[in-house]
Amino acid sequence: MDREIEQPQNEGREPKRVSRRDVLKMGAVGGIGLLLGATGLKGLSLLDEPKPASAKPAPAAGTIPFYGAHQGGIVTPMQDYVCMGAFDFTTTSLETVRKLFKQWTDASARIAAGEGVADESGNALVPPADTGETIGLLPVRTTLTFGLGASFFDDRFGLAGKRPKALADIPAFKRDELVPEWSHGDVIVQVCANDPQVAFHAIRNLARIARGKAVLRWMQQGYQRSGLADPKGATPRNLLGFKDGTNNPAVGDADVAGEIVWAKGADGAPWMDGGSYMAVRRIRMRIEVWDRTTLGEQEATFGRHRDSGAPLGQAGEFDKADYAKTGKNGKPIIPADSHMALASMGGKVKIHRRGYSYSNGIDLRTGQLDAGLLFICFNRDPREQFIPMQEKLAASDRLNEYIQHVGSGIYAVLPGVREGGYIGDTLL
Ligand SMILES: C=CC1=C(C)c2cc3[nH]c(cc4nc(cc5[nH]c(cc1n2)c(C)c5CCC(=O)O)C(CCC(=O)O)=C4C)c(C)c3C=C
Ligand SMILES: [Fe+2]
Repeated sequence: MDREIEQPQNEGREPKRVSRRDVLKMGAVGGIGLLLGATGLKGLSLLDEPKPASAKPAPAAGTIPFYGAHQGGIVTPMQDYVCMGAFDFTTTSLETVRKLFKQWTDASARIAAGEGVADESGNALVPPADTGETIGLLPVRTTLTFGLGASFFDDRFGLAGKRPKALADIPAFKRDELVPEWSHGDVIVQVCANDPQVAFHAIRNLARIARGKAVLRWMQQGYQRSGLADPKGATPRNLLGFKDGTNNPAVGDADVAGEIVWAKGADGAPWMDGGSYMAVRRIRMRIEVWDRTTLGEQEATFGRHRDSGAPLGQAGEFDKADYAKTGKNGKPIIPADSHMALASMGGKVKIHRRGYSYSNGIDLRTGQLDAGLLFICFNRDPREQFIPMQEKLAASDRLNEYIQHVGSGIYAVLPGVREGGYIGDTLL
């Protein structure tokens, strides 16, 4: 079952259930008085409810279970924030990698449940097990999604023969201006959550656990509008002002996800059964140029109306685009070089997009904003989906005048982890 379907959409805004573990945790940090003050006796009475010895504590509201057939954060309805971290191994021992993946699994399951990464010893003479910035915070639909880059399959770990063909080297696309420091990595971790501090905490603590075994190669935080600003959850807008994600495939439908997103063992790499492939592109926007561009040209660039999000020539956001329809001048109303016309690939090739806006302050060399789209997509086989699509866009997308691809990576996203198993156990 797809875990996101089980999840309420207003996590983080629901009243918190108080578990015995919460109370013990708060007591340990001297906050029990605060907790009682906030919840009153009603909160305490939860402790007195008789429970069968076998019963597990109910997950806190807004929890997306870490364990399952597929990893979370892929077909999961999007959270408001992302923190993406790519790691490189400093160890060359496969056994050490295995141990780290087991530690990361335990920590990730706890983070997804809204807990610290490990139990605290309470010993004031050693650093705390968890860095502490999420104490008292809800799980806010946190998902952690792990993937392996092509470099993981070089000669260090003896796994070259296991590299899936679908984990293809990304070709150099026309107009690429890639920066190596913002690209690739042995392992990628995508953390999504409805709170930016919760997402950051996860990457920070995974990096801390990895000390001496792996180091962060690059990290990027991203955001959409928050649930507070848009409680109805309309299609979010990108930093160019357009609704982005309208024509994403309906991956809540298992058949659609099976076709577009999930890798199959029979595709060539049995250990990838139930995994996926993630393409990540850091795409900087030439925001200052865009802001001096007319509304007509902006809309022709995407092939959609800005305010409604409707395809040009239509009224509603979800109306079908008519690429054959011509205007008075005899030309297609949706320009053939518009982003949407090209990316639609004649309806034959589809990907599942899950990107976030980013802004990193200003470029000190030019004084311009360093902002754009952390483009993220999932597909079953990038050789048939993402790569041909990006080739087409790179060649003639009208949007290219306003963007610059500066970071890139493609990753084999591992299948979900069974309880008792660990990340990557189908391969390692
Ligand atoms: C290689 C794939 C794609 C890249 C890279 C990409 C970059 C990019 N996209 C936008 C904004 C929009 N994209 C929209 C639609 C759209 N984009 C892609 C693929 C890539 N985009 C696809 C497959 C589609 C859907 C096409 C279709 O079949 O209709 C839209 C329109 C609304 C929507 O459906 O989401 C916008 C807006 C930006 C700003 C960007 C790089 C910075
Ligand atoms: Fe797009």
